[in-house]
This record gives sequence, structure tokens and C-alpha cells, in this order.
Amino acid sequence: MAAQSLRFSLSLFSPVPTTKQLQPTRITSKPYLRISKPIKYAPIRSEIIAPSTTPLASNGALVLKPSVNEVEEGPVIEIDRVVESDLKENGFRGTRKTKIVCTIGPATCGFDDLEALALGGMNVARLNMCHGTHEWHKSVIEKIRRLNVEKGFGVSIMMDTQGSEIHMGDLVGGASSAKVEDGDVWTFTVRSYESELPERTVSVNYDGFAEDVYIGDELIVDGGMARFEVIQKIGPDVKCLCTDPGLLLPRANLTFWRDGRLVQERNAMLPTISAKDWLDIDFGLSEGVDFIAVSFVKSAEVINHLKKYLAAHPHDSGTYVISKIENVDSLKNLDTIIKASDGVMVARGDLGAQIPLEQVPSVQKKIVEMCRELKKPVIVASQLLESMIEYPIPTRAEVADVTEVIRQQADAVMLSGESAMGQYPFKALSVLRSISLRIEKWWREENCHRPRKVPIATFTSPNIVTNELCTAAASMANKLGADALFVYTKSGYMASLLSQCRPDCPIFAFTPSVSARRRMNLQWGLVPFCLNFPEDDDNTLEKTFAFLKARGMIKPGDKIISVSDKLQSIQVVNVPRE
Ligand SMILES: Nc1ncnc2c1ncn2[C@@H]1O[C@H](COP(=O)(O)OP(=O)(O)O)[C@@H](O)[C@H]1O
Ligand SMILES: C=C(OP(=O)(O)O)C(=O)O
Ligand SMILES: [K+]
Ligand SMILES: [Mg+2]
Repeated sequence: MAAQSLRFSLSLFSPVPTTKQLQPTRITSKPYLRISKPIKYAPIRSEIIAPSTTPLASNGALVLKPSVNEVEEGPVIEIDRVVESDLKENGFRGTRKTKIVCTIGPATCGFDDLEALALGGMNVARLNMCHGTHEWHKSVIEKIRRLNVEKGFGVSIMMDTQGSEIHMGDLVGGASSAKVEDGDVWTFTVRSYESELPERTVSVNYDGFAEDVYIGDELIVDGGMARFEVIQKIGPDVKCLCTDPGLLLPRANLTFWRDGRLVQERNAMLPTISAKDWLDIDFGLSEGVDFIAVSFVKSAEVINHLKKYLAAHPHDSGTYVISKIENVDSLKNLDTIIKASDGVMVARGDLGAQIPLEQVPSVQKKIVEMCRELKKPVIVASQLLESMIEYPIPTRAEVADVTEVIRQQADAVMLSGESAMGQYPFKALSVLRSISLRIEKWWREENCHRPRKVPIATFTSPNIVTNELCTAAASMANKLGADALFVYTKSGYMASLLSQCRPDCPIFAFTPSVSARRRMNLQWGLVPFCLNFPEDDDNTLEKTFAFLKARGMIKPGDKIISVSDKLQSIQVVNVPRE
């Protein structure tokens, strides 16, 4: 029996491809239609060519200028090398559609670790600003950029704010965890200690905490990692008796319950984006991050405010704002929050501390469905493979949970502690990849397409036409058994509409903008390419075919459905022999 299950595990969770198995990804040719052999992989310029109409970021990392090399070599198509290898190995339809976000932490911050994650299929690296210094995050960002540039990956970067819910500070002596036993008395304090905290003392980030809390309140750490009862208040110190033993982790979230109900008033006084968060956001912008995930969003206002701030910021190149749904207020305002955001994260960790755990699965399902209806990408996060922080294989229950997320067709799944500080980050990634491939295949074979009802109010009038065009193209692709959908897109909007239709075939999204390419990394079924064809070019499709053929990515006879916003047209084309 043991041997059987071992065999099963090994075949299900296939190993990460090695560097050798993967081909370089650059496709370059001169002239356009006569394809020379792909040139040798060259040491790379910082970023890609943009047409003169693309707004340029003043951030060094994002300035889009053609290098001398490109001018000489002609147009360039860039695709993440792992995606390219996936397309070749698994076939177009078999290419993984669900995207993977990995939180980077001490277990994965080395260059080789990041490379292994990129090889294993990480699409987006998440940096959690609850932890680490700017210096630490900057070095991770630099390593990822270097990997992208030198090794041909297309990994995007998401910065996740700390937010200002009530949470603990670091533990005494910088410990990574502290055990609390039944009957222990701990002090939760708002005092600031110049030197070391006394034993059994925990600092709390919210100044009003000692005044607001009542004797008899229940204090829950991280949704139940440990529980206390407030027994005494002495100025800034609140003495609490442990009623349910467990583990305290640094900066753990705290919630308060009175008469069996979550106490929320005090949280309402805290800003969603704290002073620290604004500094982190400025840092993220100067580093050119692709996504900013905002923790503990309560309403759409804060997202609108942040988006205005980004639009006016000299370093912004269209950074996407992701709202994390993780508290009761966000559930009350879901519709407006989703509409205001560029994407959403179901942050099940904190969410599970604020609503009864048994409600989390149905809330997740509802949010994923709403995001599909409102055409916004959605990430399902936290505890997907929690046991893999310690063990090399997941529990059957975790496999069932991930399976359900993939069946719900969320855009992305996320690893937190599993990749940040776990013992098996690469195995955890491989498990996510294997389950995605398996369940997506099942979905295609069972023909599970269901037309989605889309509220018409979601679209402004020009977008209604674009939406109809995309819906029709995706439906044709399924009915005609197309090998791929092609879309030429500047901002990624049309690609996003196609992705929302969840077609059987991959969507090759060609964009001149490197930042748009990276933002598309979060969306289901999109295969983002950077492509620098001039905007007024009439032979874009033929040239694209020529490049992809030279690369061995398409072959004569492949059926392609190409969608163009400019011409408001759908073309069905078989890749020509010449
Ligand atoms: N940048 C980092 N530096 C150190 N540890 C980190 C970092 N990012 C994540 N971790 C560790 O991984 C754990 C899980 O990550 P995550 O779920 O993102 O954070 P949290 O537990 O604060 O919600 C954290 O509790 C922390 O121990
Ligand atoms: C993703 C989450 O947020 P964080 O890890 O930042 O607490 C969560 O709470 O599930
Ligand atoms: K966070
Ligand atoms: Mg959270």
C-alpha cells in the first residue's frame, strides 16, 4: 500500500524541469519574414522596446528603450522560457492555465532558490511587507530582475502591504515562535521598549488597545493559534490568561471577541493603508513592482485613492492594485471593492480569523464567482499546502482543497509559508503545478463550459463591443477546436476579457509593453509575449507566425483564432506552410 501511494505521488508530482531541458526563449530575426536561426542567447538589455506611444517609466528598471542590439537584430518576441517549454512538452491545450504566486522568504531568497522556483513554474513572486527590511526586499527584486534578464524568465513581482489591523510585534529575543501553555499569564502591551521585551510580554501595534479592550474579552491569535482571556488592565499593559494553548508567531494578527462576537470598532479607527504602508508603496513603485496587494481592504474608497496616487506617481507604469478580502467589512462591500480593483485575493488566513471557519469555503466560492462576473482576476491564498511547511507530501485534504480551487477556475493559487519558510518550497510548487494540470485536463475533457452571466453595467459602451467580440472568439475557439487564440493588446485589457471566457486553448497575448506583459502573468490561460511590431503594421499576424514557427512553437496547419480590437474583427487562420 505504501509503495503504491509512493508511486502515485511520484507520477502525479513530476519533478521540476532542469535548466538543460529548457530552451532559451529569445526569438529574433532579420528581415521580418525570412527567419534565420534563433540567435544565440545574448546578455540582455534591461527591458524591452516600446513603441513611442507607450508611456515610459522613469524608474531605471522600467525605462523601455531599444538597445543597439535590437535595432540591429530587428523585432524581438519574448516569452517566459518555462511557459515555452510547457507549450512544447504538454501541447497547447495541455499548458497550465492556472497561475502560481509564491511568497518569497528566508527559504527561497537566494538566487539559486529563486531560479528553482522560476523553473518550477512560479509566475509571480510575492513580497510580504509584514516581514523583512527594504534592503532585503530590494535584493530579492534585483535577483528576480536579473533572472528574468539573464535567464529568460518572465516572473512578475507583487508587493503585499502590512496593513494596520491589530497585530503583535516581534517576540522576545527575536524568536521565531513562542509556546503558550494553558493557565500562563502573558502581558500584551502598547508600551514601547527601548531594549529587550520582558519575558511573556508581547507588544501590540495599536495605541488605543489598552483603553478599548474590556476585562473578560477573548483575544484570539492568528484565528486560533492560541486564545487568551483579558483578566487585568494596568495602564498600557493588559494581562491575559491563556485559555487555549498554542504557538505565537511574530507579528501575528489579533482579534477580539466579546459575548461571542467579533469586536470591530477599534479596527474601524485604523487606516487601511498605514504610514508604513505608504512608505512601502513608494518603495514598491521605485522598484517597479507589477502588483500592489492591499491588506484588510474595507471599502472601495481606499482603492480609488491609491489608484489616483499611482496614476500621478512618476514611477508608475500601470501597477495593478489587488484588494485582499480578509475581513468582515470587505465582505459587506465586495461588489464595489472588486469593481474598483484590478484584481482580488481571497486571503483565507485572516479571513478565517474573522468569520467562522466553516464559512470560508462558501465565501471563497462566492468571491471567485463574483470576480468572474465582474471580469477581474482572482487569487486564492493561504494554507493550500500548509502541511508541506514541514512534510514533503501534502495531506489528501490539501490536495482536495487545491483541486476545488482549480475547478472553480480561479486565476491563480498562492503559496505563503510553504515557499517563504517551509522545508519543501519546490515540492510544494510542483504539487500545485501537477494538480492544476490534472484538473484543467479533466475540465476540458468533461467539457464543463458554462456561459457566464455578465452584468451589462460592468461595461462602458465601447467595451460592450469588445466584450462581445472576445466572448464570440472564445466560443468559436472551443467549437472549432482551435489550437490557440491570438490577441494583440497594448494594456492587456482585451487579453483579460478573453481569459475570463476560460477557453480550452491558451491565449497568446502579444504586447509591446513589458509591464503589461508582466501584469498578464496573473491571469488564467494567458501566455504573455512581448512583441515590438510597429502599430501600423498590416502583416502582424504573418510575422508572428513566422517567428513562432522559427521557434518551433507552431507548425503549419495549426488553427489560430486571432482577435483584434483595432479592426474589431475575428480571424480564423490555419498557420500557412510558408
Ligand atoms: N520576507 C520575509 N522574511 C522573513 N520571514 C518571512 C518573510 N515572508 C514570509 N515570511 C515567513 O513566512 C510566513 C508565512 O508568510 P505569510 O503568510 O506571507 O505571512 P504572515 O504569516 O505574516 O501572514 C511568515 O509568518 C513568516 O514567518
Ligand atoms: C494572504 C493573507 O495575508 P497575509 O499573509 O499578509 O496575512 C491572508 O491573510 O490569507
Ligand atoms: K501582508
Ligand atoms: Mg492577511
